[in-house]
Amino acid sequence: MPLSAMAASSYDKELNVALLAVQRATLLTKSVFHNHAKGTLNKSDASPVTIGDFGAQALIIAALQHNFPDDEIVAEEEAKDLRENSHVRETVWNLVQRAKLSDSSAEQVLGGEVESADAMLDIIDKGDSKGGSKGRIWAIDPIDGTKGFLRGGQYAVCLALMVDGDVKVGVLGCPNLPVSDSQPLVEGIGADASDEEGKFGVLFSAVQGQGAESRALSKGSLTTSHAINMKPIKDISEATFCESVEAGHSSQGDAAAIASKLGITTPSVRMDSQAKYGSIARGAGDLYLRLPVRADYVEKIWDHAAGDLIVREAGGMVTDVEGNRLNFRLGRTLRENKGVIAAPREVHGRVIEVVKEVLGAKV
Ligand SMILES: Nc1ncnc2c1ncn2[C@@H]1O[C@H](COP(=O)(O)O)[C@@H](O)[C@H]1OP(=O)(O)O
Ligand SMILES: [Mg+2]
Ligand SMILES: [Mg+2]
Ligand SMILES: [Mg+2]
Repeated sequence: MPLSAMAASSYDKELNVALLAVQRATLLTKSVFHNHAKGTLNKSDASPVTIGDFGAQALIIAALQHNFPDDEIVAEEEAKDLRENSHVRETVWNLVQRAKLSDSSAEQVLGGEVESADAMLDIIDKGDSKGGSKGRIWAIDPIDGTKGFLRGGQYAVCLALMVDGDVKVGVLGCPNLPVSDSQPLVEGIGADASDEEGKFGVLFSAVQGQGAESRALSKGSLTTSHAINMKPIKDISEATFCESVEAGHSSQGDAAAIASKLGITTPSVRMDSQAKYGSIARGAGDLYLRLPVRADYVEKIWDHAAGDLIVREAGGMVTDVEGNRLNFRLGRTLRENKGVIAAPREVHGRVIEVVKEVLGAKV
């Protein structure tokens, strides 16, 4: 490959912008958690959305538009509720104006300020791409695990770049996870993520073919990163697995039956959001089981794109419950996939066998 083509395919700029954009958005979500009524509204599917979700989405899209104006964006939220509710709109607008990285060169990378509250609404609505299998498309979940965010549990600010339907860059900001990869899995705020000395959780990232990394989140420029890898498993019965806190998002009964058939005796660690993908990618846990509760639920691309790449680049395999790779080419949803099974490559096949036995026995 000619040198110029290699440079063009390394995604250095995309990764740098994505990391800084996610870091700035996590700062906004932290300030909402500490200083505000959350401004929680209920969406049409009865799931919650807060001023933090809207503000984080506005900040991330503003940064992407400044740097990559021709790229499409698939984002979870829309501005309709803000257009109809001036009080919530003004609160989000204040947050967006105040959210700044302390390092001016980092801020400069992310681009100019959002001009007005109206411009902010239009920016939020730029996340309405239909997605698909052609071209450059970013997927944003401004707060994944909103219920965890509201409870003071885990949540993640999620951003991924897909090119022709393939995930090339993935970033997860997890403000409540421990900074250190070797801390045990936690459901609540990590002991070393308490915001003292400016430490507040971790940024995971991956670029296709270049491995996965983690680094401490900061309020200014990026901290130094290091490579992460899934933990090698000698005996699957010694694995730890994580699953959703919300029983409505993943069948905890099926997970317990699968774990028992695999000989796993350690209870599951329940945590919200794509923090589960980051946690197994750094070797703090081994398996992530997401087992369908309702036949009619269709997973969204923004809930999985970044985590899928980060786990695969750390040595894992991510599929649905049938063992098929997640298909990000079909639009805003993963309509061909049911559930998610993420595991180290060497044991993934065995886990899928047992998943099929347990789920097959139910029908
Ligand atoms: N019935 C469901 N099954 C699986 N996932 C769901 C379901 N309802 C909502 N979700 C999504 O699960 C994600 C959080 O999952 P976790 O349990 O891993 O924290 C959220 O993005 C949420 O979507 P939404 O943003 O629409 O609420
Ligand atoms: Mg989500
Ligand atoms: Mg969300
Ligand atoms: Mg949501």
